[in-house]
Order: sequence, then C-alpha cells, then structure tokens
Amino acid sequence: MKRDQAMRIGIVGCNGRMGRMLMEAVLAAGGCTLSGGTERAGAEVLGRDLGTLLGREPVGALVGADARALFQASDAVIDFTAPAATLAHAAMAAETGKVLVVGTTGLSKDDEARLAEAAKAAPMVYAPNFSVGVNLLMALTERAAAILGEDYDIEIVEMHHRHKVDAPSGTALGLGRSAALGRQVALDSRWCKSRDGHTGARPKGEIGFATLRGGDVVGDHTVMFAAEGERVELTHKASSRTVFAKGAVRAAQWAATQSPGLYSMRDVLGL
Ligand SMILES: NC(=O)C1=CN([C@@H]2O[C@H](COP(=O)(O)OP(=O)(O)OC[C@H]3O[C@@H](n4cnc5c(N)ncnc54)[C@H](OP(=O)(O)O)[C@@H]3O)[C@@H](O)[C@H]2O)C=CC1
Ligand SMILES: O=C(O)C1=N[C@H](C(=O)O)C[C@H](O)C1
Repeated sequence: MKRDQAMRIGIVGCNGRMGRMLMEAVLAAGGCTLSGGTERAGAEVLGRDLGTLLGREPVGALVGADARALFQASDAVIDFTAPAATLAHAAMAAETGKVLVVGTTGLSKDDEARLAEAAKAAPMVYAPNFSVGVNLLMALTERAAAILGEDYDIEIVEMHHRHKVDAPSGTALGLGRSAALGRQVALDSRWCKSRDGHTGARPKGEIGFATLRGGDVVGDHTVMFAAEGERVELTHKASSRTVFAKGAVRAAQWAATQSPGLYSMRDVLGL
C-alpha cells in the first residue's frame, strides 16, 4: 500500500449483522475504501454493490463468493463470520501477506493455534471484542483480580441477543482470561462454564460463568468479585454494534504498520 493511497478493506461475511456495520464503519472512516465483500456461494446478495446493499449510493465494490480474489484486491480483510470460515481466511491472509482482523468468536484452542501459525506470515489482530470500553474492562479486571485475590469469588455474567450461537461469549472468556492473568493461574484449570444440579459448594479460586440469551441485546458483561461482606461489580453494556465495527477498522489501520504476528485489541490500544 502506498503512503498516500486509501487503504483497501474487504469484508468477508459482509451481509451479516456485523458485516453490514463493518461496511458502514469503513465508509465513515478516513483513509480507507471498500474493496469488496463476500458471502457463501449461492447467497442471494451475490453480485450486489456494497453501497446499495446498505441502502446508499453505489460504491463500485461488489459482493462475491471468492474470498481469495478479495484478499488479492485488498490491503486488509475484516472477518466476523464463523470459526471454519475464519481459518480458511487466515490461510489466505498467510498466502497473500495481507492484514487480517478477526472478530469471530467460538474458536477452539486448536483453531487458535492454527490462527497463530498463520499469523507468522501476515499481521493479524484477533479479539473477542473490539470496543474500547470492553478492552478497558479487561485491563481493570486483571488489576482487580490481582489486588483482591482468592477471597473474592469471581463470577462473569453475560447476556446477548437470541441469535448468538456460541457460549460463553468470547468476551466473557476473555474477561475470565484477564482475571486468571491477574491471579497468575491458567483459566482452563479454574473455570466453571455452567452449573446444574447438586454441584456442591463453590471451590475456592473457581472462575464461574453464567450465560443469558434473549431479544436484541447487543452485549452486556459483568465481572463480579464477591467476598464476605462486600461485592465489587465491573460492568460494560454495548448499545450499538458500531463500537465493535469502529474498533475493527482502527485495528486494520494499525496492523498495516506492523510486522507479521498475532496481535490483540489491547495491543492496538496500548492497554
Ligand atoms: N469481536 C467482536 O467485537 C465481535 C464479535 N462478534 C462475533 O462475530 C461473529 C459474527 O457475528 P454476527 O455478525 O452477529 O453473525 P451473522 O451470522 O449475522 O454474520 C456472519 C456472516 O458471515 C457469513 N459467513 C459464514 N461463513 C461464511 C463463509 N465461508 N464465506 C462467506 N461468508 C460466510 C454468514 O453467512 P450465512 O448466514 O450464510 O452463514 C453471515 O452473513 C460471531 O462469532 C460473533 O460472536 C460479534 C460482534 C462483535
Ligand atoms: O455475537 C455477538 O453479538 C457478540 N459477540 C462477541 C462475543 O462473543 O463476546 C462480542 C459482543 O459481545 C457481541
């Protein structure tokens, strides 16, 4: 990409809830243009102009089904789709050396290892939540967990819209990881992702999760530190997906100045 040229950003899964917000965010941001979008082969929107898909003037970039061609035509690609698609896109980013921003949640440990391997060949930013507020909440959670210690039981409660397919949310798991980091333990040695039946008393040091789903909730997260006699609660509520989309575009612009590697939104924000 030349210094004085607009950065060309492609959006895979462009007709999804986040895909549409991401296209709006690219059009609103300075210094970048939309290079195209993808949806699955056979999708009704294939061939449509991205601008008209948003109910705006045409922008001269189309929805296609060929993600590899989109990578070739772009400086960066933003991916908020589903784990299998994201891994295929990570391989394409590695092949072409193009920036990849990944917001997809629900990746397994093995998927994350494959993403990290692909990031050896291209700059990638992977975050379960691209809002500034949630990334601040992660930093605060790490600090609070370190200060309060294991006398304070950690419970993470999240609520999302009825269409969400993964649980606990990527953000809730990220907050759990921040809490575990603050306590200097591994999250997967302490987590309890759900409870049912005669569970026995709560083990000391457990990091618990509770998942709520319903309606059109964009994303609410609370980290509770509950002790004998007091409780600290740190809460973030997203009321618009714009915050995620703006953060992802910011991450793409930041990653264009970085060497290959896997980065987080906390790296982008310097938190
Ligand atoms: N990191 C963050 O800040 C945030 C992350 N997310 C995450 O982003 C992801 C998407 O969420 P959301 O937008 O609500 O989901 P949607 O289901 O609305 O959007 C996903 C889109 O990707 C498309 N898609 C799936 N596979 C492919 C493929 N192989 N090629 C092209 N397109 C494909 C889907 O098409 P189809 O319908 O045909 O499957 C759909 O249009 C989720 O994992 C969610 O948790 C969401 C918000 C913020
Ligand atoms: O699916 C969503 O909508 C969201 N997913 C992300 C997650 O799993 O944490 C981020 C955000 O809360 C919205």
